Amino acid sequence: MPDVAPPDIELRGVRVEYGPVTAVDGVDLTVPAGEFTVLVGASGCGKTTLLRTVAGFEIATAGSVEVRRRTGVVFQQPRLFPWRTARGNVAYALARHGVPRSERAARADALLERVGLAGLGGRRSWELSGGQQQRVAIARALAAEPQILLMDEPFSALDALTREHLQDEVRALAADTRTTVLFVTHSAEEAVLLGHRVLVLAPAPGRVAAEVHVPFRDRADTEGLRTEPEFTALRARVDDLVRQAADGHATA
Ligand SMILES: Nc1ncnc2c1ncn2[C@@H]1O[C@H](COP(=O)(O)OP(=O)(O)OP(=O)(O)O)[C@@H](O)[C@H]1O
Repeated sequence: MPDVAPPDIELRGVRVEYGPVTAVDGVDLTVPAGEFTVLVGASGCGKTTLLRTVAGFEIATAGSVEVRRRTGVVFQQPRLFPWRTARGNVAYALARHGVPRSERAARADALLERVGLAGLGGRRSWELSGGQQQRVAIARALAAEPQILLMDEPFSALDALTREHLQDEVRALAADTRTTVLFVTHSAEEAVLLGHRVLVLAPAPGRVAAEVHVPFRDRADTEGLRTEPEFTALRARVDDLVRQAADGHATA
């Protein structure tokens, strides 16, 4: 038997409650190393709760949660320290990761360059666009050299064009660095563009209703992909599944 590495993320029978509200229940989720998994679903179906549980911010009241490698988190809002520069925000994360002071500025600049912000390290958040701020937030998450990146609707507050650029860049970044990604969105298009696998959640309580594999995910060229028939058909299918799950018709 060949050695098979255990999955990076393994949830079994997970339930999370907020007081009387059961946010998610009976969730099994396995994410192997290097896979890009997307959680999609209507509002309130427990996407954020699941991501926060994987991040360790929520505790499951039933079931088991195993996260086997280091995680970094990117939220919907960049949440930068406004009094620090872009470089300072990333340097702060490097400091928390134990990087010596003398190395932080250069390492921060290298990370900012990696997210397309070369030369902008001296700017404060009000001098950056929303997309640029979110790039800083990604660079900050990368500072801890995560093997698993948890992303909660990171592009939903951005305009369409900026969102497309960042989607393409995160797709490439994850592939280049072989980072495992668990990504939350309510956009079927974003799910099909980014994920190797898309899990559709149903609400009340949140649970996995359907799983969709994305056959063209490892294609290097994403140019024109969004308008190709294979892509638009799968996007429409995921859209249907999200609607059915929200109406209580889909089953795993
Ligand atoms: N702190 C909280 N206290 C009480 N109930 C909560 C809390 N956070 C979430 N919930 C409830 O848990 C359920 C799942 O919420 P969650 O935010 O995980 O859903 P979501 O799919 O991420 O929604 P959205 O797409 O709107 O962000 C919802 O019914 C929500 O009202």
